[in-house]
Amino acid sequence: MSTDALVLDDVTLTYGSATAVFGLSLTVGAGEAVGILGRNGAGKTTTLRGILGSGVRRKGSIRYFGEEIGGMRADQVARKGIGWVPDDRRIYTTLTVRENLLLASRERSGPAKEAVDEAVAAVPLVEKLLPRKGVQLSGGEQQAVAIARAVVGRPKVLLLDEPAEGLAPIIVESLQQSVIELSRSGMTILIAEQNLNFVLGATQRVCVLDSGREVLTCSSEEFGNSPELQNQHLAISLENHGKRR
Ligand SMILES: Nc1ncnc2c1ncn2[C@@H]1O[C@H](COP(=O)(O)OP(=O)(O)OP(=O)(O)O)[C@@H](O)[C@H]1O
Repeated sequence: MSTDALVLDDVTLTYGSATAVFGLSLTVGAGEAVGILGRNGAGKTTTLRGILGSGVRRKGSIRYFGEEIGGMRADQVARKGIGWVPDDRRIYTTLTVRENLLLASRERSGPAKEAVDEAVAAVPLVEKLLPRKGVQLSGGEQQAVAIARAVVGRPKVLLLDEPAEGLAPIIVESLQQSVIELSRSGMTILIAEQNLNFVLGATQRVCVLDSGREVLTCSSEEFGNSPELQNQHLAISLENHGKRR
């Protein structure tokens, strides 16, 4: 079995006649956490959709632990062990958080309670929310539940779409810590995100997209230490360097 969790080779992604990602090649090692960065419309979400096989047409090769998944449907890809946390979270609002998690546990073998306990341990923010209905959750709470729900399925690879978007710093920190712990436990993680601090703290490498093209892939440390690279690729002003949140 390949030790690379994901290998994207010359992947082009299109919506109808519009191309959103052009010839992307990216390798994510097993257990590695990689951030996909870029300005609005750069193609971050589309890249995750392409891996998942959801809502976008694909060309090129996508291999998951050596197996070609580029032609598979999203449900087949999910069953292979790729979990997805969409940016709109998709919590069932009329169910409690516990019911949301139990529903997800049907996708996995083994006792449901164990699956839920494991997810709560991985995302501690969820613990006090278990009896609450989805409709009663704030945006940050929904995001925590969405991550926990993906963890219930015990994915080998977790795709996170803008997990920090619009959330209070204290929630962002807690979710970042959860992602760091999941990564330490051996899960492979790919994060599409605008929040640079979130990505830099949770990943080993970053891939920067610009207008659907990869313009830079380097270590998160190198990108974090270079105001020039950040300014060049994300238009983060040199003056504000170090003041980001
Ligand atoms: N369903 C769709 N149909 C047609 N075009 C789309 C669709 N979704 C996205 N696009 C286009 O594809 C391009 C990439 O969009 P994408 O959502 O991947 O960017 P992004 O980097 O995730 O941006 P953001 O940070 O704003 O979420 C954009 O030009 C966008 O307008």
